[in-house]
Amino acid sequence: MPSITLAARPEALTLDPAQTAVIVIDMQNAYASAGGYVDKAGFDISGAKAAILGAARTLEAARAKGMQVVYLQNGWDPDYVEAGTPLSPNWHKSNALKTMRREPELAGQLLARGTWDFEIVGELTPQPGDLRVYKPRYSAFFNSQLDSILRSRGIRNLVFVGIATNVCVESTLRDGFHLEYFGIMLEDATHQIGPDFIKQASIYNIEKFFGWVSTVDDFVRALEPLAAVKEAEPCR
Ligand SMILES: C/C(=C/NC(N)=O)C(=O)O
Repeated sequence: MPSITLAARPEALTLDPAQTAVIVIDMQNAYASAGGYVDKAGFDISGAKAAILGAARTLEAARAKGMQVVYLQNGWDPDYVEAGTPLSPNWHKSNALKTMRREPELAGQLLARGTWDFEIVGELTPQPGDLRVYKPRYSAFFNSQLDSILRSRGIRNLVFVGIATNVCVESTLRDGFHLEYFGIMLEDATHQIGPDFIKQASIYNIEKFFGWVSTVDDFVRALEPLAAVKEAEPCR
């Protein structure tokens, strides 16, 4: 498959589509739907809709050209064993766990596998050939199979969409950098948790130190010259 050139900041990148995956970070009801964990915890999710639309365009273009799509889902088992105990910083910092402690009637409903909160939003339902990986912490590279799944497919370049720009997207892109992956964030297919300045801070960090920043339009445009692939081959 011929290489593609993706307009990006601080400079354009030449990528082999076969060595590139779209990484969809935590596009779950918890993060992107009214009534989900982030909404219940009191954060503004009004920018999530635009991120969903941007991600949908990205995924459509990627799948049409046979590019691997990997969905990450953040959360824990229904008994919250994986969430940790008071000996884990996660127990203290997770706003989902804090919200459930503050509002005990929500116990068991936030970010637990098997709940509506944990599910991927309807607009981005995974398709045959996509991969799904569970993650119990902000970085998708910790306590997950992500690294081996990517390595065993020869994937070197990670195109990020999802929520939140400043937490799980940035954490995963940073860890990917340290594992020798090239990380590109499509800024308009992500949404932050917190004020807009924190998204701008992530963009600055990624552009200057950890990777590259591009847009959905530029990604779609970069893939256009490639011939369509009939059907993505299912990997498992
Ligand atoms: C704060 C937070 C961020 N998650 C994410 N997907 O960026 C959380 O999970 O509590």
